[in-house]
Amino acid sequence: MSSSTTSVFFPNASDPSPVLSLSLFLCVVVFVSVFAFLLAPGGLSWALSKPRPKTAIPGPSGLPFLGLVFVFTSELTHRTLAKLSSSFNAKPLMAFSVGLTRFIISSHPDTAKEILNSSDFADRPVKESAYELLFHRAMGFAPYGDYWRNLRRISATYLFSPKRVAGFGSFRRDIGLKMADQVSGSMDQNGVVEVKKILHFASLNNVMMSVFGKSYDEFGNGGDGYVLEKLVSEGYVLLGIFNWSDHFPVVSWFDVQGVRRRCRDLVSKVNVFVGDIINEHREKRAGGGGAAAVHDGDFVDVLLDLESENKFSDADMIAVLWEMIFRGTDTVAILLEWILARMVLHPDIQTRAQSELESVVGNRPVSDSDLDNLPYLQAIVKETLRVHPPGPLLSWARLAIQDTHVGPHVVPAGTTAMVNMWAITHDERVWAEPNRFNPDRFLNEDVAIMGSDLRLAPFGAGRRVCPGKAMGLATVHLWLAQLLQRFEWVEAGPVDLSECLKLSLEMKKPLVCRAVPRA
Ligand code: HEM
Repeated sequence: MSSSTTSVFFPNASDPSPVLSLSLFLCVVVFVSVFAFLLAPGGLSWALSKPRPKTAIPGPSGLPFLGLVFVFTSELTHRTLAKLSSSFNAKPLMAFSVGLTRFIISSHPDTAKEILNSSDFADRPVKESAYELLFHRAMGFAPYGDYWRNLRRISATYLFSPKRVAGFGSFRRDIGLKMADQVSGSMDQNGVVEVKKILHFASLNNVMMSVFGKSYDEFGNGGDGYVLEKLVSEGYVLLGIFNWSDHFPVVSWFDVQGVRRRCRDLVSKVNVFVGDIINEHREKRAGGGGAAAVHDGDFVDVLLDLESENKFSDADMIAVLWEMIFRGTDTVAILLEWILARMVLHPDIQTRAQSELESVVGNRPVSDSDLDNLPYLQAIVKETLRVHPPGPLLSWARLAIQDTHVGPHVVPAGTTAMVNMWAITHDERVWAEPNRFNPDRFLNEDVAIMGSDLRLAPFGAGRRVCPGKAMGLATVHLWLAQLLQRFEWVEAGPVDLSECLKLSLEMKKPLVCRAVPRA
């Protein structure tokens, strides 16, 4: 320490130089206050927030200015956040910052319910990529208001109603049969099967049929199905990327990661692809004598029927249709891959599900009407949703529309709110032996998974709960039943359950196994 500094702290020391001493003293004070500010619970964005919560929400300050950036650039964000919530004794609510973005996260069913069911959190933060991909005009990112409400109402009536979901049953079954043939083909050719690609193509085709009334036989190089697959994959990458521009305004001027450029490039291709499909529908309707009856057409027909009444522009329709493909494809495929991995790892559970199928369905091909009578198969799906939720952080967060409260804490408008569903489904105070894969737990207790019981809400809850949940579950149940009826799933090497969180929680090493035809 310099003698002048010493003089401030020890006034009797020799060489008192008052101006220098005072300046040094002020420097120390400023330095300490800046650090105290940066190290405030929750970090920089909470230190700057207005209104400042009277009792601070506990949470890590993270790195100065950066906050928890590196948690979000990792593959296991959900696990790191779960550990932090636990170590800060902040399971009900934890605060943190990423750059200038203020976050809260709940890892507890009670506060999760409060957040998801509150109209104060019915908005979503729109990432730059979502905005550039025009998703703010689609349901998932549309601001809470009349436009969004209208889309929810239309899709609930014409796409996701029980009648519509049941209406697509025979098509789902045909795709399931085709998928099983592809599994056989891969076994004949390679002696093993990598299920991810097959499941993804099937799922894409399924959504394409329900939404666009179009299906593809071939996903080989060059065809329309192949082009679509490429567009969807690029969209997943762009929406899943951690984009520094979302949290650091200065960085956003430069588009350092090229996200904006890639989004614009993708949007122009999507406009042509989806625009062509809309035009085909328009031409068919013009040739076929007017509008299709909304009850019989696909979802494009529905939107065209309601176009003028609801003032949808072509860009709106493209955004809405494109989002459906997006949301509906990967979640279903990823969930089925995790389920098959579990079947390979737990042959006893697999055999029990196959016995249930034999006793309920016998030798005829399984169909939708059998599913209600297969409780064990449904318990397997629930248990996989618990252990490997496709959206461990519920995929897309919520945004506080106005200053509000969660429990005793004030949460300022503009705060991004997340629910760590993975932390809840792996909490031993909520679930007995949470790390054990045990479908029986759902035979002993009937836990609702559609959003009313926040111990297991893989589809979210409240106003913005997943509208496609019934369609997604119907598909997963039927295809699992078909795949278990036709094959025994066995190891072709160790099954690696490592996770990788992109837009959804994927298997880091895609499942490669053997599918042996059953007698
Ligand atoms: C296993 C399958 C699925 C899972 C696990 C899943 C999960 C989710 C989750 C966690 C949310 C956020 C909910 C919230 O904020 O509370 C969501 C929203 C959404 N999902 Fe799904 N989903 C699945 C299937 C589907 C399907 C098949 C479609 C459509 C074809 C779909 C369309 C949507 C849409 C449009 C939203 C945004 C809703 C809004 O903001 O109003 N999902 N989904």
